[in-house]
Amino acid sequence: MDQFYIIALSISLTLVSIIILFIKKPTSSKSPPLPPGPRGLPIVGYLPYIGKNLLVQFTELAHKYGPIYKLHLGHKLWVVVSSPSITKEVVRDNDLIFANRAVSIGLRVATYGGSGVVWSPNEPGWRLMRKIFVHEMISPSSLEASYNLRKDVVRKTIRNIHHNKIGKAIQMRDLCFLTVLNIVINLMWGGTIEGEEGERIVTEFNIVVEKLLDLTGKGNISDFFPFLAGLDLQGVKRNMERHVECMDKMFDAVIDLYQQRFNGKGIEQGRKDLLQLLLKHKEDNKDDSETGLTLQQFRVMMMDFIAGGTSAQSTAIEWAMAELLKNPEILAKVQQELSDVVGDNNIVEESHMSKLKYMEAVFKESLRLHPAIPFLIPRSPIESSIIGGYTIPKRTTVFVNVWSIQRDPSIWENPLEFRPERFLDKNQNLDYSGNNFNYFPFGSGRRMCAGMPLAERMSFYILASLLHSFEWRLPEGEQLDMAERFGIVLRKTKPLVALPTPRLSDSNLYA
Ligand code: HEM
Repeated sequence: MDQFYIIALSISLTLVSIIILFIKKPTSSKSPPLPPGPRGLPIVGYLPYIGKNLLVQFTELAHKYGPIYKLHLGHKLWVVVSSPSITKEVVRDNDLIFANRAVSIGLRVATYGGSGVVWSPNEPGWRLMRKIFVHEMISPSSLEASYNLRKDVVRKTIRNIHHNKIGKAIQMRDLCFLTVLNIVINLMWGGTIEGEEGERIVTEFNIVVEKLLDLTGKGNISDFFPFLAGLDLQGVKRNMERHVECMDKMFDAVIDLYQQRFNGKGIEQGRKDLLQLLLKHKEDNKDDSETGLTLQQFRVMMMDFIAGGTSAQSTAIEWAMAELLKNPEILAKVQQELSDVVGDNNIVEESHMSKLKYMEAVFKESLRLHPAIPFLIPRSPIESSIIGGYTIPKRTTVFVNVWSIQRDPSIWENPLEFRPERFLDKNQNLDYSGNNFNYFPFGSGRRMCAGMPLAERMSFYILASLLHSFEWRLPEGEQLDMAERFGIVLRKTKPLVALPTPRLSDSNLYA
C-alpha cells in the first residue's frame, strides 16, 4: 500500500491548490443522512489514512463512529457494517437490493468483466451458474459420488508426508493449498489429468492464483479516481491481464481435452464433474442464447472454483492447524476423539465426520476467530436504500465486517480465547448456515458461499486425516506467530511451518 499512499498523497497535494468547493447534493428533508464517518482531505478523502491492516482499522473506526459508518475514498463511497442487526438489514431484509457485488477494476479483468458465480450481478446468467454449481456440481448426491476422488488426493498427501517429510519442516499453507487444489481440480475435470501432467498444471495454477490474490488485495488508485484508470498507474490492470492470460491457456487446454472427449463419445452418463455438466448444459441449450453458457462463463466458473474456493479453503485449514499447535490440550482432545471414533488401526473416512463433534467445534471456533473472507465479498446496492437509519446511495461499496462481529466482546465471552466448547452448547444454535448474525463465516442471504457443503467436507476430512496420521510440532525454537495478513482472503502473515512424526504404529496405514 506504500506506493498507493504516495500516489494518493501526491494527487491530494497537486489538487489541493485548485480545490473547488464540494457541492453537497441537496437532500430532501425526508431522506435520512449518510452514515457518520471520519472527515478526510479534499478530493482524496480518507485515502491517505487507509493503513495496511484494514481489519483493525475498520474495527477501531466502528468503535468511534458506530456500527455503520462511511468513508469517502476519492470518488468512491465505502460503507462498513459491523453489527449483527445491521448486517441482517443488508443481507436478509434487503437481500435483493444488496445482491450485486462491488467489482474493482482488477477483478473486472480477472473475471471477464465481473462474471462467474462470485462476481456476476444478480441476473439470469448468475442464477443459472449458481444453480448448476449448487444443485448439480456439489449437490449431496454428487458429493457422495465424488468421495473417491477426494479420498485419492488426501491419501496421496498422507503417503507423501510419510514417505518423504517425516521430521522435516513442512509449510502447511503449501501442503493445504496443493491438497485442496488437487481435490478441486479433480472435481472439475473428474480426475482426467493425472501423473506428471496433472502435477505440472496444479503447480502452475498454484503460482498464478497466489499472484492473482496478491493483486486483488492491492489498493488500486484507478478504482478511486476513474479518470486515472486509463493510465493504470500501478500496473494492476496490466499485471492482472498477464496472469489471466496464463490462466486462460491452462483452462483452454483442459477444455479442449474435454471437448474432444465430448465430441467423440458424448457425455458420460452419471459423471458430475464441472466440465461434463457445463458442456452438457451448453449442448442442451445450444440454440438458446438466453440460457446457454458461453466459453467465458466456463472459464470464469473454473476460476471461481480454483481461485475462490481453494484459497479460502486452504487458509481456513492452515488457521485451524495453527490454533491447535498453539493450544496443545485442545489438540490432544481432537486426537483422542479421532482414536475413539476412527481407531488407531484404521484410516479416516468421510463417513466418520458426522461423529467427530469436537473437531467440528474446533473448525467452527477457528472460523470464528479467523473468518477466511473477513469482510464477506463486498456488496453494491442497485438502488438507494435506508439501512440502520441512514441513506446508503446506489452503487456504494458495502463491507460487512464479520471479523469484528465474531470477536465482539458484547456478543462473545472472552472473544480472543480459542474455546471450541462454545460450539458444543446446543442452546446457542451456532451453525454457519447464515441464519445467525453473530456467526456467519460463509456469509448469508442469496450471495452466501455457494461451496459451503464441499468446504465443510474437505476441511473436516483433510484436518482429521492430518491429525489422525501424524503428531505435529513446531520447529525447535520457533514461536507461533498468529499475525493476520489482510486481503480478500485472510492469510497468515507468516506461513505456519510444522514437523510431522507418524502417530500410527502400522506403516500399512500410510501406504
Ligand atoms: C472454509 C472455506 C470457505 C469459506 C470460509 C468461504 C466463505 C465465503 C464467503 C464469506 C463468501 C461471500 C458470501 C457473502 O457475500 O455473503 C463466499 C462466496 C462464495 N464461495 Fe466460499 N468459502 C469457502 C470455500 C469455498 C469453496 C471450497 C468453494 C467452491 C469450490 C466456494 C465457492 C464460493 C462461491 C462460488 C461464492 C460466491 C457465491 C455468490 O456470489 O453467489 N467457497 N464464500
